[in-house]
Amino acid sequence: MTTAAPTFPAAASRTVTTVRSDAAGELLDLLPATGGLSWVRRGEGLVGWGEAARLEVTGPRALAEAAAWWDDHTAALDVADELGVPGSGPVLFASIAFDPVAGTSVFVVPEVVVGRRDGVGWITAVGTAPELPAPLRFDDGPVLRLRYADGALDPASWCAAVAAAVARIDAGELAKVVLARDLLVSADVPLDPRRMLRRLAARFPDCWTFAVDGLLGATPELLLRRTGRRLSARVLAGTAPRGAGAEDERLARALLASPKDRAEHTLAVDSLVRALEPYCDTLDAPVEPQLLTLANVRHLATDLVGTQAARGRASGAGLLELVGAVHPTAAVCGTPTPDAAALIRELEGMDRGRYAGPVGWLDAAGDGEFGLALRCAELVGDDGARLFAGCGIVAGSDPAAELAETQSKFAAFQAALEG
Ligand SMILES: C=C(O[C@@H]1C=C(C(=O)O)C=C[C@H]1O)C(=O)O
Repeated sequence: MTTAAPTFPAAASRTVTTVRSDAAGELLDLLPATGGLSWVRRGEGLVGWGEAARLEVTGPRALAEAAAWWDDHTAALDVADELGVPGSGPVLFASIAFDPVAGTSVFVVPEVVVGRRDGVGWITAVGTAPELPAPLRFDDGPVLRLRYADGALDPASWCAAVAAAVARIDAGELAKVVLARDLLVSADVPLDPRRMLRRLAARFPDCWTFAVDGLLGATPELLLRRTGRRLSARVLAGTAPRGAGAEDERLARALLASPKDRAEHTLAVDSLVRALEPYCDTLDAPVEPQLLTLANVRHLATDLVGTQAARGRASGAGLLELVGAVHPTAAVCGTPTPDAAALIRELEGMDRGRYAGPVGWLDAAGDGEFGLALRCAELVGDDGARLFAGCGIVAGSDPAAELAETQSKFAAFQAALEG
């Protein structure tokens, strides 16, 4: 079921041109004040603006409809692409609902995309490539007065939900469930998304700084990247706080050695492997997780690499089909998936919307990158936002520690708001 009529470009705007263009400075500084799109890490990636086409879709065939729409859209284009690298030529930005059957997923084809990959820059535009805009001169901006309010559940009620989940796990109903909560914020002046994105990128260089249709964040988790037949992913699960001095090192060692966190992590890796394996000729995951150290928290991380099947039905699967097959992993839902999804609906008391859903981009050749929309906020009006944070709950999870983990995770976006 399509919730909003898709818009297609007029005949006059069916030409798409990519030319090499080495923009100086940060890609994020090129974004307009509102409506900017981004997928940027360590100064490389894509930013976009304007809307050449848009699709909002919901229902059991949401991702299949979006894939067919993108195929139709790109088939009708007249493309002149002098680079021919992943992300050059026509690009689709996507932010998919956590539950694509019930929630609305948004797909946007920008009018202009500026990209950078391995030090090479380009600009893609509908019609002929325009001049690059003058970069924003980034400053700290005004000091905001922010008011925070509980979202769906206050902290005590959320802890009670975590305790209820642990009881259900102890009763043998399921092995893991990811419970999230939301935090509402309003400012005394309009928020500038560019400033927030710039701060996220500066503080979280190992994360992908994303913006699609008012959902902004910096995610450390890569759900799936496709480059030709090569597939890769970074699975996270198992989190520890950062500490001061020697305490930080102690916390890091304790995370690597924690049976609870290792078990939680293994469930997340296994869920991705099980879902992706049928599409692959090879799929390799290291036995031992690594530590991923961010400014606010530390995670257990596993990087997977695979090769998409060269023959058979799986060889023809596009990136959106693959994303639909692997989402939701146990990093954001739980194990077994249907039981965890039902428990989330029962206990969380909120609509996740696009939080914890796949977010990223796709090009006309089928290459692209999708992260999970974590450490993020959904803008509400021009001066408000709804922040999200969640934690994997397994046997032995302590509600107070999980609440503290959500606070550490909220802190990522709060720092971007507060400057
Ligand atoms: C659900 C979130 O994060 C996920 C849960 C994690 C955990 O419980 O250890 C770690 C990384 C993410 O896979 C979130 O940040 O909101």
